[in-house]
Amino acid sequence: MRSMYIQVTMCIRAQGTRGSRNLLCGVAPQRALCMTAAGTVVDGKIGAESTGVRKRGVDGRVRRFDEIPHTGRNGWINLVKFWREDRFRQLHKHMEMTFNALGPIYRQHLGTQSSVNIMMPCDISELFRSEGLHPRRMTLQPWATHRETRQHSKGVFLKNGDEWRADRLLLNKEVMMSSAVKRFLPLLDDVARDFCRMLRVRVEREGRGEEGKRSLTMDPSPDLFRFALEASCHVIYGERIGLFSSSPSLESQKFIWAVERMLATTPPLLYLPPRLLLHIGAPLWTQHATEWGHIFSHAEARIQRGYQRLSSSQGRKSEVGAAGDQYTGVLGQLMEKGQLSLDLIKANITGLMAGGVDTTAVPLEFALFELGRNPEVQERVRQQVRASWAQAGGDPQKALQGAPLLKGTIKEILRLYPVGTTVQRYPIKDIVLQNYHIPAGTMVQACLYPLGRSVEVFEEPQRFDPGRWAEKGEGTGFRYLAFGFGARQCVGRRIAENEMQLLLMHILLSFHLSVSSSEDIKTMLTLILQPETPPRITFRKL
Ligand code: HEM
Repeated sequence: MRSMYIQVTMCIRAQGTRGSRNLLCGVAPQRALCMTAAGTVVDGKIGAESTGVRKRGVDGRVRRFDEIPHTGRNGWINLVKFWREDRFRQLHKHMEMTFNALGPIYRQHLGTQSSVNIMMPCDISELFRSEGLHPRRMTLQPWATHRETRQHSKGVFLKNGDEWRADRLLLNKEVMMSSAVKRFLPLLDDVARDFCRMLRVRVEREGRGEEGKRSLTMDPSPDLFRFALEASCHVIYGERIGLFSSSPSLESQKFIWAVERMLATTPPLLYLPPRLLLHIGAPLWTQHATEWGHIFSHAEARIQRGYQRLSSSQGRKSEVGAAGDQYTGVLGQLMEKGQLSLDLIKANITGLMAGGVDTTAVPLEFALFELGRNPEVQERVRQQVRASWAQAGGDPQKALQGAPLLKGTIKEILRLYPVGTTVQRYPIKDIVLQNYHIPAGTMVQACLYPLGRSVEVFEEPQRFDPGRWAEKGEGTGFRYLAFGFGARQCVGRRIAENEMQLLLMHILLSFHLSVSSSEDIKTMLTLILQPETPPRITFRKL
């Protein structure tokens, strides 16, 4: 038999350098890990080889793919176990535990999905080195029954190589390049200031304490979701949609719910084969496709409006001559330049809208919580922000440049709570990782949650320390992968980073933050990592 089962309980310690092991909080412990027998299990303990301590085989050869430790060869049995024990919601913790047991590389089979999971100190540069790396997006499968969804898949997710790259470079000009950031940053700043204005009014009206110094304890998450949608719409469509008004539109709230449910219904779709899904998972698939339907209609309506605006402004320009060059948002820019087809514009805009709300709202929840439970860190960041703001003379870009601790705060939040917990690649050629041979086409995923919390990668990883990135130089190598890497990295990265920093900047200038309990937040994974219960934050006016 090539493999054997061992009992792993929470008290087992992996030998070798990986001393500390996190116990699973709130998760059913994994009862059995199955590993290849090649010298990996000694007297029921996990040996040095399986912990990945020994990087080369005894004879110095590159080791075979099937020598990589794994968690059970039968993907279907694993899937059933995961399902029964509701482990999907704790997959991030499960990965952390498995790395602690098996070392920095292991294979995982779950239903139809097989992957090689890696984390540092594994050398992962090889995985990201080649431009030709071929990622396949997992949602929005080509077998989708929904027409728009199929269109979207073809337009963005299934394209690869030069064709994909040419489109992406055009999109990058509008969302990633510094000239684009300069154009959209004031729009994000507008929304962040309005958010704080709204919050100040609310604290004054509903809060406790003497006038001018009132404080209010609340769950800020619904407001953060509205903030993220308002900010996305302003940058992408060049439109404010009034979500901070006393009666925000129901249509926008429906969009927020649709994205939330689309994300929540995605994970099962990743592990079941299409045929099975169409039978036993039909309601799930129908719901998933329906949510995409809402997302598409929301985008469609705005894209139509964008076209009307563009044609009327072009009409006006030709009547009056060159009119003012008002920034019309990413959509307006793409339409005006006309280099992407209408289908591609729609697909990309919808992708930006779907990817841009929860991904920023949730890290902001964690950020307010961590700043609240670390008052000294909060004060240090605030001092820097105040000084920078005073120097910047109202220019938001200068203000951010002068406050690197804000950027450090975002990095620190995404280290501890990576909203996307893995970054996947399918190498297009054979590669070697941790001295194991990885055939082309294998799904390899860098697992960010265990990476961010590893004592081998970060000094005192449990400590929230925004200064570690710039001041202590911990930002080198592949330690910061929250937005992915290379040509396929997150296309909304610059929007997200600036949006979150600006909001935190204005909040820190206006409020002192605190939390009633400094206990760790319990987290769960839907498609994104989020708090099990949103934290309550006390905002005290400064
Ligand atoms: C903290 C916020 C965010 C994080 C941590 C994040 C993370 C990621 C990651 C890890 C990827 C995959 C990258 C790779 O494979 O190398 C990704 C892709 C993507 N993200 Fe984000 N994201 C965030 C915010 C946003 C925002 C605000 C938008 C839209 C405005 C967005 C839109 C997208 C899109 C469209 C893709 C697919 C890109 C492609 O495959 O070409 N994301 N994101």
